Amino acid sequence: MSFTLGPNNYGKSGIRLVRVGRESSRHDLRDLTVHTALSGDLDATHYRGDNTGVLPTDTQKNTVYAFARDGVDAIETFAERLARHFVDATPSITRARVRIEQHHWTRIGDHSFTRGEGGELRTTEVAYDGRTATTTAGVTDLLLLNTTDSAFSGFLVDEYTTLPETDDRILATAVTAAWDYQAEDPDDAFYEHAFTRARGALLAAFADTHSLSLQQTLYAVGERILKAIPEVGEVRLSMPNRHHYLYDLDRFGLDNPGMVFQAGDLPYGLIEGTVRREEA
Ligand SMILES: O=c1[nH]c(=O)c2[nH]c(=O)[nH]c2[nH]1
Repeated sequence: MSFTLGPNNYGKSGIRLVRVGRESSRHDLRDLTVHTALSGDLDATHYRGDNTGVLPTDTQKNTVYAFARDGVDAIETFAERLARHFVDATPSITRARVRIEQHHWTRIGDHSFTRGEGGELRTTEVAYDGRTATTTAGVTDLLLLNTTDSAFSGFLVDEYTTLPETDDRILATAVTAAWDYQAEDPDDAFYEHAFTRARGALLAAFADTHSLSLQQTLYAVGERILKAIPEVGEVRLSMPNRHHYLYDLDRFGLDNPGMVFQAGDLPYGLIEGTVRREEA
């Protein structure tokens, strides 16, 4: 029998980096989690334990902190700087993927911040192969809820179907979205502006779509982001259906006109899809 090594990568996951910008008395705060993943000519370490081509994951972590000394502006440009460095400075490494999650703090003073509940993260992932860098941006765990304007009816019914049709329900989700950028020489200002517009388009589409299904809402969200940002070619969306069950108050002689719900946990529906710009 013979065996061979398949695709592989290695890196440091969960590098927690907090950077304070002290350019003025109004401090800037960046709170990031960085993940690195490198691949290349690494047969020797896997087959024989020859580590001459291995840039330690500990070094990758140190590089993240050292690069942060120069400044962290848009997470997209910071991730690209790191990805380019790992490939360009390391002969054995031909491909780097750097993912960053940004934790959001709201300013409450010149040097004071608060972090709300919810856990929404801004994300980026940059892949660099020594020639081109591809950049995606997005969000995870963006919590959204509509108290009405959501229905689900007309679905397939078979011998196992018990779900009643509804013309008014709570629609709640925790959006994970990622979109690519195809921009000429994007800079920090481009990434900040594009992210703000994409997030705004996402929120607006969720709020003002009369939803006949979460699938339809997903498509509306993707389409709105594509309309808002010409440099985006594709939006990938993952939207769990955080079910809310109308509680049966009949048993207590009470009516329940869409007011009292039990928030569900597991299992949950998971609606995922990609919305693309059609080639001209
Ligand atoms: O928006 C929905 N889409 C579904 O596919 C589905 N299935 C289900 O049970 N409830 C819902 N809601």
